Amino acid sequence: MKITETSLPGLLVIEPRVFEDERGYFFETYQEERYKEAGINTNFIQDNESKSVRGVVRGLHYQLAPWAQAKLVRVVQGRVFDVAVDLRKGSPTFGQWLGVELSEQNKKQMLVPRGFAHGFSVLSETAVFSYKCDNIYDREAERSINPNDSMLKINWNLEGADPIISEKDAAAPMLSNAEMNFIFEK
Ligand SMILES: Cc1cn([C@H]2C[C@H](O)[C@@H](COP(=O)(O)OP(=O)(O)O[C@H]3O[C@H](C)C(=O)[C@H](O)[C@H]3O)O2)c(=O)[nH]c1=O
Repeated sequence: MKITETSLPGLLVIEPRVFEDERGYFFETYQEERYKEAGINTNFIQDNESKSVRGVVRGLHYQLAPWAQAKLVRVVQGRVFDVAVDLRKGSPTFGQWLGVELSEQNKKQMLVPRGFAHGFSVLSETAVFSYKCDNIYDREAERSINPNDSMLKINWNLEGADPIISEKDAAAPMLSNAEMNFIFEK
């Protein structure tokens, strides 16, 4: 397993060890002891899965404390451009975002710490997205940032596809206008 730190402290890219043979492939998508040995001491308690069609942009979402979630995200089928935004108060990279292509082919995972907003765009005909969370979903604590935020200027790499965004996300505030009380302690 290879772990790569990114320019946003705590945001990691993980490349699991994949076993391939004439039948196909096998890999452990998560293994508590190995991930803890690598410094990922997150206690995941919920697994999620979503399927989306080309052009879909889900997010940017986060949950207010004490319901903030760390996520271990990956793609089971297809290709996505996965984006995390640092919202941690006092972080040297506060307000910065980073995107990584996660796919069925590269089998890369991203560890998104608490205090980040998260979202992704779908680059393939369909994409099945699977992720672990270390806190439950709390509808009242959930907040969104507009995926077209004028300050973040995220390029979702839609490769010409028309964006498909939920009503909730299309109506989400821009980061500059969002409730500043979502600022997380680092
Ligand atoms: C996230 C979540 C949602 N729901 C229900 C709430 C809605 O009735 C329905 C669809 O929810 P939503 O449109 O918020 O789904 P996404 O747009 O995929 O949300 C996710 O998008 C980005 C990529 C994220 O990182 C978050 O994990 C998550 O917010 O599932 C649940 O019952 N449990 C959950 O944990």
